[in-house]
Amino acid sequence: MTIIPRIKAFVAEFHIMKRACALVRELSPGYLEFNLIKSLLDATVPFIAIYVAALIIDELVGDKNLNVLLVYVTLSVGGTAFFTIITLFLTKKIDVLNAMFIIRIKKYLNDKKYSMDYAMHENPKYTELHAKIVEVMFLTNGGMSSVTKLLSDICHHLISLTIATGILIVSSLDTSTVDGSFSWVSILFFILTLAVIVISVFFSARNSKIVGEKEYNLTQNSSTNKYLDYYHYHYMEDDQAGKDIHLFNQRKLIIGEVLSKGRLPWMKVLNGRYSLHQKYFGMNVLISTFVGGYAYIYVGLRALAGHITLGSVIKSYASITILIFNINELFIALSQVKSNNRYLRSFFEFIDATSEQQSDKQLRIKNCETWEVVFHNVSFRYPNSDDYVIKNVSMKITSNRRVAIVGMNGSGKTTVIKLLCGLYQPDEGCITLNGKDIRDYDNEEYLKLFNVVFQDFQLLSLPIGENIAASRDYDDDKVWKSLEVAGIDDYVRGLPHKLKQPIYKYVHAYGINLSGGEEQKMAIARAHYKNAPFVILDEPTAALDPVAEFDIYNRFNEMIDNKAAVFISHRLSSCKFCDTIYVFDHGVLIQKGCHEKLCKDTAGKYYELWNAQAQYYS
Ligand SMILES: Nc1ncnc2c1ncn2[C@@H]1O[C@H](COP(=O)(O)OP(=O)(O)OP(=O)(O)O)[C@@H](O)[C@H]1O
Repeated sequence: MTIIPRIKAFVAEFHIMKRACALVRELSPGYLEFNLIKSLLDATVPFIAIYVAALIIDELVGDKNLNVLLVYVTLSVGGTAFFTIITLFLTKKIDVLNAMFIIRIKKYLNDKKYSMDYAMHENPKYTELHAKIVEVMFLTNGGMSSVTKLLSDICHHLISLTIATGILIVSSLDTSTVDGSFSWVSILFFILTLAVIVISVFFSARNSKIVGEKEYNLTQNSSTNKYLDYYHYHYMEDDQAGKDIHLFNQRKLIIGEVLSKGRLPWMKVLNGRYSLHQKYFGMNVLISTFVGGYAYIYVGLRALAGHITLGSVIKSYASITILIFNINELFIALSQVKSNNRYLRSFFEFIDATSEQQSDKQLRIKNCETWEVVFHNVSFRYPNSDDYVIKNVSMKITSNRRVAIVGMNGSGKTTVIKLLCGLYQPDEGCITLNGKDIRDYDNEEYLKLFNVVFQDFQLLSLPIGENIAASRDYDDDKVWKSLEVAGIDDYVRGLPHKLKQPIYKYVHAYGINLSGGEEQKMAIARAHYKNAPFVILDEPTAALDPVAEFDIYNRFNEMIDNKAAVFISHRLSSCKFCDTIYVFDHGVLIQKGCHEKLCKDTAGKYYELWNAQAQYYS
């Protein structure tokens, strides 16, 4: 690479680090600054100690003045105590700020994740990116987690080598001997010292660069931590998985999986790193040893020739070794910055990902009496997939009408709901709300129109009232009404803390565990509380016993009122009462009409499904 592209590349790396530092400062004010102050102390204190030691030795060898010696010793002991206390204070402060940084960066990432469009959120490109960021940051302490340390290390090494260079230049250029005569030998040694340092710098830089590249490739080619992370920290930690782990003896399978795809390849990566460090940093150590030997000869000869005092011997020797050590470490840190910046690029790619659905949406949603959503020849395929899962679908959902969507597993029912709610956008055709393309509406406002109970709904480990209202503030009467509609009010009245009773034990030890049916009733109550103009129930009664199912279907009328309702259910008997039934097959809308009309078409899919189910109940 010629010089201009090199400079450009350096500036680009600098800008990424600068942006990362700004984020660290925003998330944990003072964290970076305290680390930098500590680096400054860590770098300067050894020199002060060496300087005072040199003064003491020169005094011992020279004038032997007890008062002066006392001052030096007091300086040395007092200084050490003072800096130790400051370092202790800084370390504690940094620990606290580090903990704050970790908590806030997790929140920052989650905020970003959940402010993305749902389509982006589910897009494998972004899920992969997010997984990699989390893996690097929280399992290997890289990416944003290592920005502060790297910057502090660089500052430490730069300060150390600046001071060491200063001391060396001053002592080497002091070409006058102790007795005042001039020596050309000193000049020669100074040039030789420079040459030794330049050679050492060259090898350190080269080796660090090689290690940086190879190390990045090693970790990049392995996604092993994902296995460790998923199985150890998610699946095995999830109480819900407990039954399956026990009953299907999954432990053995998981241990095998973790071992073969996680731990063993990860050990390979670690061993690879170890070999790299051994080989290349071993070379650096050899060079340092050589330079150390040279420093002994150089300083020793100057002392023997009477060019420098015994105190200067200590200062010069320490300066050369500190200089070489810090040059090595500086290049290692710089190569780490370069590798780490690749992770930072991924991090910022994720943070900068812009929501397509949120862009230039001006249209506000006005309250109105009746609502109508129409699918116009809609086709759709999931991101990164070639196959259409919804093909040329046209259908209508309006206020005061009940609609059912039926079909075999995988026929596209849930996908239709995701499209209806604006979680995904059609690839072909369009969906309109009251005549206007839903893409033109503000996405957040549009989402508020829908009350959905998905099959895989999630309740929170929070009090029941907060779960139902999806808020910390709620209207008690409204919550009780929603619980009554869902048929679970009596159960909640019997609980010790009523609406304040937490669900699950993840957060509260006195939280309660709910049965599948009770959870489903809670989800229905939550949907009722939201009171939106569209009610969508995806298998809303799958976990309910027949009595509860019958009971809740009777109450749905109250819940739905004059709203638009969409039911998805494999129990066709529960769809019978709908005004229109849409029948899907492999993503195609193949039939529509009321139950009676569809049953008359004896060659149709609906008749086949209805009869197949009726057989089991006859
Ligand atoms: N996030 C996704 N990414 C890629 N493909 C998906 C995704 N979600 C669903 N699919 C695929 O889309 C097709 C339709 O799925 P969908 O969940 O809409 O079917 P369904 O009719 O609701 O099924 P079921 O009755 O089993 O709930 C399936 O083949 C499924 O594999």
